Amino acid sequence: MEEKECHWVTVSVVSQGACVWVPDPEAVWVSAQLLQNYRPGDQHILIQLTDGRMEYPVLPPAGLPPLGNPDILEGGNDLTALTFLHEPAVLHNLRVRFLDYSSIYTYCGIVLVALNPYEQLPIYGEEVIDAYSGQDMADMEPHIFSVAEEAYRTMIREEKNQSIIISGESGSGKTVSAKFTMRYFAVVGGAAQQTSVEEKVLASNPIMEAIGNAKTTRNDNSSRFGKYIEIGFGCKGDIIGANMRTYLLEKSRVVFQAAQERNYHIFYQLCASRDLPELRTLKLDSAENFHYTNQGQDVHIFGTDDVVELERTRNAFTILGVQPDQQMEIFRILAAILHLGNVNIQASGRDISYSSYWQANDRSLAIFAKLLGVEGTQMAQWLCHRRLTVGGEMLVKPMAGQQANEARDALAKHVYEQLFTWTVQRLNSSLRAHREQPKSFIGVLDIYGFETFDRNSFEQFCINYANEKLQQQFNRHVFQLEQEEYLREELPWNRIEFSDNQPCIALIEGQLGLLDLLDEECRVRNLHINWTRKLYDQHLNHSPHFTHVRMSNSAFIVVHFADMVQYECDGFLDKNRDTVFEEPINILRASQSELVAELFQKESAGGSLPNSSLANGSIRSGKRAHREHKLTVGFQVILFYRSLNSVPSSIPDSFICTPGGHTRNSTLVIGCCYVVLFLWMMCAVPARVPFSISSLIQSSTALARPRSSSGPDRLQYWRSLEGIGYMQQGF
Ligand SMILES: Nc1ncnc2c1ncn2[C@@H]1O[C@H](COP(=O)(O)OP(=O)(O)OP(=O)(O)O)[C@@H](O)[C@H]1O
Repeated sequence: MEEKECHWVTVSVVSQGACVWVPDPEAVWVSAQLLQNYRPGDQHILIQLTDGRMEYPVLPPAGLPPLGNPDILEGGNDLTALTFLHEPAVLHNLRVRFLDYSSIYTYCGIVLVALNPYEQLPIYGEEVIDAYSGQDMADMEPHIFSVAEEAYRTMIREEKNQSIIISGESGSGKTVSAKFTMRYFAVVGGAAQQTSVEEKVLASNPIMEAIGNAKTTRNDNSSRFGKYIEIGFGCKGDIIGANMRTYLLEKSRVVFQAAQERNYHIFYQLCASRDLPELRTLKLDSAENFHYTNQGQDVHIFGTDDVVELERTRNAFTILGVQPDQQMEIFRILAAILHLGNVNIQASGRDISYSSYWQANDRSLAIFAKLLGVEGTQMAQWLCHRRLTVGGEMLVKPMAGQQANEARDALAKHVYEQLFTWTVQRLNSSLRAHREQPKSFIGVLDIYGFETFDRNSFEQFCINYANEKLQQQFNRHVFQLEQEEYLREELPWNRIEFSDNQPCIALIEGQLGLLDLLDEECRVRNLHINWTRKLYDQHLNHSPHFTHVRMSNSAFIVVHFADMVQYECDGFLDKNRDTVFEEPINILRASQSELVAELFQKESAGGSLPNSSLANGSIRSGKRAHREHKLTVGFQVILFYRSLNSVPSSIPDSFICTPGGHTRNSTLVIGCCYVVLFLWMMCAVPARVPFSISSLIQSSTALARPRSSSGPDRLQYWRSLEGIGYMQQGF
């Protein structure tokens, strides 16, 4: 090569024999050699693939294919050290590290890339924690412990709070990484023997997984909620407490699971342990015999013993101070939900769309009522009827069969959600620092990963919207704020443009955006077909992130930062309205069970509100309308993500929570899938991986920060920039 700094813009000549990467439908990228010199303006290139095939007699429209890196750089532990940084270079380097060096971790500047090995590796023992403790990140091989150590040391040294953001698609290993960081803090921030605080912090994991994780087709232990845990440290750097925030539990799973998927683990743990003497009063059966646990048609997880898992969950509850009698109260409510799902509500009368009934001797209903300490017939009455206010008068109206079944499911979801919220609060009260106020904290964000299934609904929409917001935070901090600071510091600087996903976010949350139109339809006619039509009228050919589905008028596609996802409109409106009728809730509020009554008392005092049966208003027209509108799930989601932008005073310097703050103290972890699977997925879904790789590559630019206009930092920085120039324009 005649010019050393070679990317497709400045390349003058590339010599015969140089290595390039060419796209391949099977292997995604294969390496090849130039068989002749290349000069700018050449219309033809001739290359030979490593398997001997000849290709590319004509220059591809995007220019010369990406250049290969010198062999000497292969397998390096920091991607920013590569001469050419582009998608094939990143994938190749990760692959070499994984296969030749058995290393799942690689740095990309301050970002740690983790590949999921899908097997237990002997790299997380206490001796490894000891080896990383007190060491500088630059002196150690990339590791999740090194990221945790960096956060810990910076917190102590600079007396500033830290955050670790873990992102990646579903199944990539975020929760496992989060648990390793927590274990690291428990060891370095604890006494020689684990004290009760560290033990409690770790014990919160099995409980949250039992009630918030489930088997999906992507991951046997998929988190169906987002979690942000702040671990509080005292003056001596020891853990003195913790606090957890959870986001948007996927509660539809309580009443419905797709094929091969499961409900929340805790239900299967209880069913599998039903013969334990203390659990007999729950009158449980095999999970196959409950409607709410058997819709996926596969109640087992290979390699998981649900009896053993319940034991772990109960031990964890005990460590967190939830005594066996209170645990039993929790289990009673969970069992009651399963029995509620088996209550047989049938359509009745000449016109089946008119009313519904239940059998007087319905065993499931009797057990449900008994377990929750309520009166069975009263509950049954309000499962099949609803109260209406017409002209100031109260009327009781029978519900049609389908409506009554939906109301039953809504009640089940709501009870579960209340119990989940209560459990988080209960754990938080146990994790709270009692000795002293934390001096500083490290936050660990483990949010559900971007996902796309064969059929995607409102849940995937909300999850992917959350990931769009997270991606935006990443862009904002790594590119925008970082570059603004360079300008402030008057460093010589050519601005890097980055893919801003704000247009996609505006499509979702903006005025007349997808959620706004969804709320409007919920208020006006409540027909999903209307909503779809409005979406198409408003956004097709106007937003590049919205596109139509061929041969369907009840689905749409959103072009997300990570992938194009097709959403089926059916079900969006109901899930967004999230209607729960008030009468069954009033009965639960008067329950003889202390815990059941408590769950619903809080709600009446303004806690987590379901959408009331009367809710039907408009966001822009008055107080009443506003009150009702905010109850839709979509609106709550928007409010919630907006709230993330407004907590800088409570959580300074935390990446996710203080977009207005500065990120130098933030540490980023990006989880990716095991490399072979990664490559396979690229073939299957070409749009998905390249972007996440591109965002990773882009991020490396701002990470090698130009502290001065000369010196190694600067050289490395320019090198990575050139890689970006290549990548952005070449693909
Ligand atoms: N470092 C690791 N070592 C061994 N196995 C791992 C590692 N990371 C992940 N795994 C395996 O991958 C599975 C999925 O990981 P995990 O549940 O952390 O994914 P996730 O990114 O949190 O997914 P989701 O977004 O669906 O919650 C784990 O159950 C475990 O089997």
